[in-house]
Amino acid sequence: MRDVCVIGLGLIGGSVLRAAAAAGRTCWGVSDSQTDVDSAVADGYDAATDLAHALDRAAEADALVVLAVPLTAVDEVLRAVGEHAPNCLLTDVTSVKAPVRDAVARLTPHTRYAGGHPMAGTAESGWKSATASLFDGATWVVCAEEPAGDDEPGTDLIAWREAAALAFDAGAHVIALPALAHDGTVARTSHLPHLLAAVLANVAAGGGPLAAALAAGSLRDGTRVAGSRPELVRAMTEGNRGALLPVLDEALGLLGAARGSLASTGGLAATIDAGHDAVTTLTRQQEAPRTPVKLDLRAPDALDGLLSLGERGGWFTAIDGDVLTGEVA
Ligand SMILES: O=C(O)C(=O)C[C@]1(C(=O)O)C=C[C@@H](O)C=C1
Repeated sequence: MRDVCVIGLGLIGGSVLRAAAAAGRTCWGVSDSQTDVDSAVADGYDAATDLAHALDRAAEADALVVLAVPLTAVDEVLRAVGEHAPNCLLTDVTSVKAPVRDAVARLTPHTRYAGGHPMAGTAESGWKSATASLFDGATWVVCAEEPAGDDEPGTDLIAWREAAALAFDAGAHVIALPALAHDGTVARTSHLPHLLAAVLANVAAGGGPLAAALAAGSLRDGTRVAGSRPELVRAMTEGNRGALLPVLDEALGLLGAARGSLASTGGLAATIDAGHDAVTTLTRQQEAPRTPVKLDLRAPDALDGLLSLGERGGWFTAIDGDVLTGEVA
């Protein structure tokens, strides 16, 4: 089992460190937050604030380095990776993938990198809210890219395998996607919901103490993530601007149509019926029976196999040596 060095000990990084340790790996964490480091050490984990030392140790142990810092801190940390562990195996857990992929190519071109994104979280933050079970049953994207040109290799499959193995250790299943496909999809499923939650919370709070007294399940479910740390939500939504803008236009178009129809005919059937059908379809897709698949990462067409399965929403649940097992609907 490969050693793991986790940079950033907040909710996600802390949960990765806990899960890796629970799986029996040697792992250490580093954070610029003395509070998170003190809490991790008090809980019995190997953690410190010295990034250079943590990376030197990673280089020596040929460890997997996991970047779990906010998007806004990625460049600075990558510069340190380039200095102290320039050839390391690298993954990350940030919620936007194309900018991180490009920053890695620019700042640490010799690392063996496969970007990652576990689709799990809570509105809490910091080491204190991290748990080893946060990713249990979650989907964890591990990015894979076709070669960009004749001298531009595609994703390093050793890095992909190591990032996937970490996700499996955390109880997640892994889907392989190109960074842009990931960013376009999470704009719909994560970043728009965060923005709408903020809008909804604002509108509800406009109703004052009476709104607070009457608010029940629907408002609670719709606004839960509005309580997340604002700088993290800003980093992921603003960091995915290119993909979020057209999705926001789509949402505004639907809201505009609903408003127009309510004002002119008094009816909301088109919007509400379509929403009901859409949620039924999403649930049916999530619950569709799946058939088992196997993929050998040593096969010459392994990258194509990963990508064609990912495109269809198929995922992997385990790895044995280089052989992945998974399922697809
Ligand atoms: O459940 C939550 O609290 C989350 O916000 C988790 C959530 C999301 O579903 O949008 C948010 C950001 C992560 O990058 C992945 C998942």
